[in-house]
Amino acid sequence: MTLHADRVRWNRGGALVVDGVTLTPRPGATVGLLGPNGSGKSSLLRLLSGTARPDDGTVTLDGTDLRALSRRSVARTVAVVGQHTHTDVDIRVRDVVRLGRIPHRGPLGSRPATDAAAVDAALAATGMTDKADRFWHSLSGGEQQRAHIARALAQEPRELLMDEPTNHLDIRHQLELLELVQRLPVTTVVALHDLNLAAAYCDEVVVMAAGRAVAAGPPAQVLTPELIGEVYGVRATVLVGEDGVPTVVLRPAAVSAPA
Ligand SMILES: Nc1ncnc2c1ncn2[C@@H]1O[C@H](COP(=O)(O)OP(=O)(O)OP(=O)(O)O)[C@@H](O)[C@H]1O
Repeated sequence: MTLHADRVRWNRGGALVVDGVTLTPRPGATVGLLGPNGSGKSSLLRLLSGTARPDDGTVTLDGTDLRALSRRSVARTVAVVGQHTHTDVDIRVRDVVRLGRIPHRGPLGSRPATDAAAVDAALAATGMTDKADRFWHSLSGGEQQRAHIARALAQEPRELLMDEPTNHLDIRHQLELLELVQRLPVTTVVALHDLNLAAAYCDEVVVMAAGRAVAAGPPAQVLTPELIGEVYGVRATVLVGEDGVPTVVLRPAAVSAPA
């Protein structure tokens, strides 16, 4: 069992921003959420994390409606890496990562050795060990992004929800992050703009347009020039390598309005 969205709808500010989406990630799979700006990716992630409630449809975790679960019990299983990572608080990186341990505190408090081991492992996995004692505000945008990912890993989640986690990262760290996510024994739903990263690292992709999931399946089946033209209004050529991984080559000179 895993997180499951069943025909969820969400009205925001009078507009239907998620319109009847069903999502059933396979346990352990990496699912890429694709789609143009404003297509509903972040909104769907908020419904999946339980930070927003659908107006219609349900989100369940192991068969139980998220509405029936406390924030804390959801957070023991589901970790979220959001899009905006700004904070003015004077806090050290290790303390940010340690926040990931809060949902695991029992009635008798924390378990220092277990918590420290989880924090150290998360810092190491994200290449942040040498920056653990730095102040948050002294980090670059990409380093802050990696620290947020470390915080989510310290949570030792079974489900990981990530909203454009690569947007501040240099190309090496983009690849390393998605390789890490792919290796982890977690189910991941990750919003991405880069179709080639999605093609290389996602087991499945779901393409959103105007709040709806308009296509879903393995990247090689979904990422066709026709789909890219319809959804993004961009002409593209798709080359499929010997490993079956598609590479999308965009043709920016021939842009047309999306359907
Ligand atoms: N607080 C809000 N009130 C009203 N509408 C909102 C609010 N937040 C987002 N929206 C609208 O919801 C729609 C979906 O936004 P969402 O952030 O889910 O899209 P997205 O696919 O994640 O976009 P992006 O790629 O730009 O991050 C957009 O039309 C957006 O303007």
